[in-house]
Amino acid sequence: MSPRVLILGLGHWGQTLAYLFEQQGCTVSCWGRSQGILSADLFQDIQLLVSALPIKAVREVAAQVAALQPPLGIILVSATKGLESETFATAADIWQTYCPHHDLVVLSGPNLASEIQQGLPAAAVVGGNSVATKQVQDCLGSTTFRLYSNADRRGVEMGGIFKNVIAIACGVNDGLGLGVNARSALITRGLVEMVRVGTHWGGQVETFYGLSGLGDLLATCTSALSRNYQVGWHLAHGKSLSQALALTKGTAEGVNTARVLCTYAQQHQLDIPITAMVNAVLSGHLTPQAALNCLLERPFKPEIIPSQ
Ligand SMILES: NC(=O)C1=CN([C@@H]2O[C@H](COP(=O)(O)OP(=O)(O)OC[C@H]3O[C@@H](n4cnc5c(N)ncnc54)[C@H](O)[C@@H]3O)[C@@H](O)[C@H]2O)C=CC1
Ligand SMILES: O=C(CO)COP(=O)(O)O
Repeated sequence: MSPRVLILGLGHWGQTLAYLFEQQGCTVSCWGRSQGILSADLFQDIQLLVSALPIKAVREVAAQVAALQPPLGIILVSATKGLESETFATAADIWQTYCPHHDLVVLSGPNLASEIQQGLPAAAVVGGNSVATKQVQDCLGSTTFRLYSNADRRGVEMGGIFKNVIAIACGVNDGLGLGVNARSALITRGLVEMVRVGTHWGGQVETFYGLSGLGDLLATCTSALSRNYQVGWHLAHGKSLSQALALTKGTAEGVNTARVLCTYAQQHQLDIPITAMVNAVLSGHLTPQAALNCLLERPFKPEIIPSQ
């Protein structure tokens, strides 16, 4: 019998994942909020419960799921790349709280939905225990969607969360016409910030040099398909944040993530200058040009690349 999958969240990514699972012969059902509250019959005979929700919706939906007591054999797959505002929780943290006895896997990587919907090849990584990640690889992996596994679930998730902020910075860079050299510096130094915060958060250094960290940075920091990049681009063209968001179709998680990361970094005395400047521009405290000047006027320092 073909594996049965339930997808929560019918946005761009949820629909794309539905397409990928169907391509692999899975029987897919989907739930979006327009269908009202969840019901227990949706969980019948499913092997994978895939959450492709924006972070702001995860807690509400996870609470609904938990109340319906889905069978314990179901593997939860979280594809959200965001941080909850007040709690600093990742989507996996939230699912873990509500469904502590289910296997939980995080899916992340350079996966611009529009390219995948065109059938173009991509790779991603599933973070979690080896039995659960193998099952997801078997159901979802293919010759066009190559899936790696990684036991460092926290690192896999943090890479996908952090890169959104740097994608905004690169959108600003390109919108100001600052060139490829400057963008390359932002990606490289943004990766250092990602490692600094991500390891503090419990991820392993080497994970950030993989698909969910460096891989997704390269995709979203260099492509106008990225909503986060688009937000930065519009800000560089003089738009306010609300105008930039109105011009961007879909969720740009980096806007909220930048603010949450700055609060976290301040509390833990972590230096994340690019993220801080992105946040200053998003909150209207600095113009893109002023933020650029702040970054360039910082004192010279050794290039320290975290390796362990
Ligand atoms: N689009 C992409 O290429 C990728 C997106 N992601 C991540 O997947 C997540 C979702 O992104 P997209 O699907 O692109 O966003 P989207 O903006 O296209 O869709 C979001 C969906 O969530 C629904 N939603 C909002 N609030 C809700 C609530 N309270 N309850 C239920 N549903 C609610 C909306 O109706 C909408 O269908 C984000 O965390 C994003 O970072 C991850 C990989 C690739
Ligand atoms: O995460 C993504 C690709 O891997 C999608 O990026 P955006 O949310 O910036 O569109």
